[in-house]
Amino acid sequence: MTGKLRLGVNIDHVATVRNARGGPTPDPLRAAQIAQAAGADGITAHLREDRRHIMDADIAHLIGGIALPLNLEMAATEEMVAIALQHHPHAACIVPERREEVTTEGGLDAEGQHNRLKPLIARLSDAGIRVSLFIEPDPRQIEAALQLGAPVVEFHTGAYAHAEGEAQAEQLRRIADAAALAAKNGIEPHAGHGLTYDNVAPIAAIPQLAELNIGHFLIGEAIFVGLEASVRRMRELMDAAR
Ligand SMILES: CC(=O)[C@@H](O)[C@H](O)COP(=O)(O)O
Ligand SMILES: NCC(=O)COP(=O)(O)O
Repeated sequence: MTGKLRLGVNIDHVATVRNARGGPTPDPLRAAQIAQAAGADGITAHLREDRRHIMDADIAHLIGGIALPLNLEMAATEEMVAIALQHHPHAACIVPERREEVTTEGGLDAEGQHNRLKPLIARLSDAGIRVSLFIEPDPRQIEAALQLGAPVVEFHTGAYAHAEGEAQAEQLRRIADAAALAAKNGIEPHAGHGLTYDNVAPIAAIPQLAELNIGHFLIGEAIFVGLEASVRRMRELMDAAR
């Protein structure tokens, strides 16, 4: 049976706007609280190494100020592991990071980085943090996640979101096949990146997916309709697709 699909609201780009002026507003915690009231099941925040949006103090504020689980997106570095172990978020999603990129351009090479990731994942898991790997919907990466003992994978949906027509249908099949393979192997599949009102339904209809993480579009749409309304609408579209 298809279960409820959780919505994790990524509030990074509230911090992008805040940081444009260097002051305290708009406050990502306030956004997280509104998302919670609007039906979000979790909050996602990406503490980038360059701190271009979420900053260190935001992590403590978010954990202390919301009842929802926090999914901390982070690069596989010593600095980030220390921060995760200090704050103890519900989940840590390991993402690839390149300083000069505009956004997270692709999935983590879990296969190629096995030896580096293995001890890092073990340390987070031993601390009771649920580790997720942000990967491409690729069977080799799922096998690597299995070997690494990651309980969760999040499929990067950017290629799907940016494609059209038959190319998009092909990307959708890749994600659906990957979700089925992950679930068959006991790994909980999530998905996210670049999802919007227009492209979310086919992804939300994939029965094995347990969670979608959506940010940039929701924060942008909030400029026009308010954050509560943008989150509620996304929630409705996801529920309708199930
Ligand atoms: C990993 C990921 O997909 C999200 O963190 C999202 O990309 C928002 O952060 P950026 O826009 O800084 O990549
Ligand atoms: N992991 C994906 C995420 O958190 C949100 O991505 P986006 O909707 O901001 O592209």
